[in-house]
Amino acid sequence: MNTTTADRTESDGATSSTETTTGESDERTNAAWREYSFAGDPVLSVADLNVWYDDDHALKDISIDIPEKSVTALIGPSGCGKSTFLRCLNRMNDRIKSCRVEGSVAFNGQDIYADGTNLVELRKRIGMVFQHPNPFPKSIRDNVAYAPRKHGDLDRGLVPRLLGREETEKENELVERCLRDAALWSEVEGRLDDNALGLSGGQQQRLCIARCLAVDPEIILMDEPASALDPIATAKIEDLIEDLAEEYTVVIVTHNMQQAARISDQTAVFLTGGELVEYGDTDQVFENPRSQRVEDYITGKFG
Ligand SMILES: Nc1ncnc2c1ncn2[C@@H]1O[C@H](COP(=O)(O)OP(=O)(O)OP(=O)(O)O)[C@@H](O)[C@H]1O
Repeated sequence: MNTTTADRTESDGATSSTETTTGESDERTNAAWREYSFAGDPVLSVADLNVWYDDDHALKDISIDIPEKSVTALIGPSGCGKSTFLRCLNRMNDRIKSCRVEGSVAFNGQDIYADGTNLVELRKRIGMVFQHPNPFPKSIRDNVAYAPRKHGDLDRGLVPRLLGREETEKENELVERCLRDAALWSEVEGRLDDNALGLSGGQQQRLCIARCLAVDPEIILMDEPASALDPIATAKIEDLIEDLAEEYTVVIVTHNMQQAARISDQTAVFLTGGELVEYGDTDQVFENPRSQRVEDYITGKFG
């Protein structure tokens, strides 16, 4: 069993001055959740993370370890900082001018905020899938093969017709493997050269997952990947996420608490003000939350 980063955090500013929705002090909220430990290794260790957008303090003193090859759900009311936190995990926030990040995020022990971090390499290892599927307006095959061609993981070229036979076979294998792993192969195998924009929303989202898998990531960050999809497409994505967690670490933001309860192994609950209020095994968080505020949120008293 591991001791989480959170164990090593002494202060519990998230809870010391908390009040429930009824205004009583949150007696059940204490430092206990910080002793959460899990089997296996943490692949990400977040320590003392603070984020500002200009003067707006969006995340406050977040310390959390995320275990490998599992699904970690981030839940909480709108505006509590879930997406901000997710974007910190592969430095997507760097793209937002007003955003300032302090603290550390260690990926396999290396701080991704250290000087000299190669962001292209980082985002290959820690990929991202967004709320709205965003395939390129290219063929299904090109969507999957685009990044490996660009990064030179396939020996050559952005121009597929110039590939030699060996390279073409390698590319075909890669495309098929990624589409199979994204549970899309059987639906598209006969039309790999069709434009990806002709796929349904759910298929497009699974294509985006296949595209993410093509650069061989270790972690997949997902920001509400099913919120724009119908229930059948959502169920397919949920099944896929559970399968992916056998090989990859998945961190997912979701508004849908039932979804978090169904598919995640761990759940982190953020509440308004950018505090991480509870983190633990999903069953524990939903069935026996330590924090009164989290219980209020989960039972729909606010949020
Ligand atoms: N690009 C940005 N510029 C300025 N402020 C931002 C930016 N992105 C987020 N914020 C602010 O940071 C806080 C956290 O936002 P964030 O989107 O991370 O929350 P969230 O929990 O993911 O919300 P939602 O569930 O509604 O997507 C909010 O106050 C939001 O207004």
